Amino acid sequence: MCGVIAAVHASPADCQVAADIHEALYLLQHRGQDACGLATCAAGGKIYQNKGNGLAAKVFRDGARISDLPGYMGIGHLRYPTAGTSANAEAQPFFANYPYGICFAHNGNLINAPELKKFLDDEGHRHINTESDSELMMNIFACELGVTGKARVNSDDIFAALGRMYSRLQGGWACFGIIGFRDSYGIRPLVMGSRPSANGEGMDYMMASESVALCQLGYKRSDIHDILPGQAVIIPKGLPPVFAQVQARKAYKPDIFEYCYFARPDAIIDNISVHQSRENMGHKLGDRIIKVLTPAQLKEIDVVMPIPETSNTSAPCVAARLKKPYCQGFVKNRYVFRTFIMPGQKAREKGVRRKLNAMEEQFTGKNVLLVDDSIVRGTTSREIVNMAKEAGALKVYFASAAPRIRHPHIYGIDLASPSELIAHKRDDDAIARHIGAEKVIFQELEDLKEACIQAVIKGSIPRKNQEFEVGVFNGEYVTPVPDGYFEHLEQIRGETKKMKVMESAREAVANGYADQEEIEMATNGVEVNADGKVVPAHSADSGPIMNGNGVPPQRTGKRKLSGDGEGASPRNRMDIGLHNQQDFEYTEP
Ligand SMILES: O=P(O)(O)OC[C@H]1O[C@H](OP(=O)(O)OP(=O)(O)O)[C@H](O)[C@@H]1O
Ligand SMILES: NC(=O)CC[C@H](N)C(=O)O
Ligand SMILES: [Mg+2]
Repeated sequence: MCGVIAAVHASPADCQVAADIHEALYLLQHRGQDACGLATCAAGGKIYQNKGNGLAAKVFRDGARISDLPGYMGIGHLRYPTAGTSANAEAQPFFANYPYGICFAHNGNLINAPELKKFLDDEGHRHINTESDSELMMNIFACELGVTGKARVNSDDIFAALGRMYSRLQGGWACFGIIGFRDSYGIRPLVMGSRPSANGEGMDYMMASESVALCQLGYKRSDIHDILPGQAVIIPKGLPPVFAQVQARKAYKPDIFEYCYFARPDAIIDNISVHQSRENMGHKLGDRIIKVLTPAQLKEIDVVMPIPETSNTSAPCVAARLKKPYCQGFVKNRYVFRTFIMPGQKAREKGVRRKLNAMEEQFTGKNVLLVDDSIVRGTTSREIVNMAKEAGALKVYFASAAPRIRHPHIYGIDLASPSELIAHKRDDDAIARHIGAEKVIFQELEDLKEACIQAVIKGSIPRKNQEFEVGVFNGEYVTPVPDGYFEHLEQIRGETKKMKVMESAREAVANGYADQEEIEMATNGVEVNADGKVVPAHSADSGPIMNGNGVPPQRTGKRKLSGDGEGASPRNRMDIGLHNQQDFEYTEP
């Protein structure tokens, strides 16, 4: 799940748009930690861009590079990859020179990438430089825009090109440039707002994945609206936005996982308050716990605790429903970010310990009920149950405000492959054993939906028969899924996983905190063993592996990173962490 941002200031003489987008990158950082980027366009059509791997603070060196990005309109992106690799070259925005010059940022995932690639090769004759689905999407749009053959296109041409593009794509998306558009099922979120410009000469406009980015920049809540499914908007220079329905709405089913985990609690998505939905999830989970546990088990729970940070909203409501004391037994290190979206299992495991610390006095001699927003791979829950016991807890019950996640996410959140999901082919008792808890209790899907429906903000009319995209929970997806897609997904995510693990091992080596296993991984590469675990390449039984780039890994005892030598391809060099930030300037011909 990525974060996208776009802004257009009223006056082309305004050179400050990068400052707003930069600010918004920090506000949406939780949506993607792998890479980020910002592209601006100044009067005269000159495009400026800076992007690279890492958090916004790293890529923009705490804002130092913002002055290099003049312009009155621009787009920003925070990446959490769902397709391709985490290579620097796949950081967004992307840029296509032909036709007209297009900068492109995408939140979502396309599920018919091979078909699109074939079309671009056979008919579009376009070179695709990366494995990113977003690059494919931009080129499809560029092809459809090129069909007009005009020197300059108008809004109708753009909307028509988008309409043709929609009929080629399958998946979820929300993008802009400064065109914003959203998939025809409304899976991925996108809002737009307006505010009077600083010099009072007109209106500024902004779009983003979450309303919080706009609210913090002086856009009023009442002036922020959702882009609707299948709707597109163009913000022309100095003029009010023009809207069009580029493809008929097929459904209005926002991704329910935004409410469970992904979005910030202060976001409002499709008129539903994320904060309120999480409180409701807590109440309903409390009711469920009362049904599932025996009176004796309920009685022995001494205290309810959240697993910071996302469950901080729902856990107190569970405690209230159970009429039990509530306490924050884990202290969160504010300098460690979301661990779930870290690349590599090892980094995630370390991340949990680094991020959360159990306060012994809150656990010693107690039976605790831990509440998390969701259990995906079980990395957090397993570590946390261990930590609670190490801190002196007698019994640990574990409750999840989201239902069991048994299926892959295919619209823009790379949750995990099915085999990695803890609830895949395991019942609740097996899950409890796996994480070391007395018992595990999950929210039911119908209750989760109700929790979101009941969180419609005051003053807005609840949509009749509100539905959601819930494929991760029940395997029923809102779009048709091409045959063989899941097998393809398993294969590409396996490859991506290997590359991500190597990258994080290399990062650990570069930063001097690698352990022996990471040094092995960085040196020799990784492979997946018979249990589906990513391990150092030489430790599994199988024969030599390619390191993901078609190059056999180094097997000498020397600590030499693969690709770091003579004859290494540029791609190899990129993968070993020699990531230059990409800057370029483009002038309208
Ligand atoms: O079962 P798992 O694979 O461990 O995934 C689930 C966990 O990951 C997320 O936490 P994360 O640390 O990413 O973010 P948070 O600080 O917002 O809770 C989520 O809130 C769960 O705690
Ligand atoms: N999470 C997202 O929205 C990712 C966008 C795009 N599919 C990528 O992998 O870069
Ligand atoms: Mg968490």
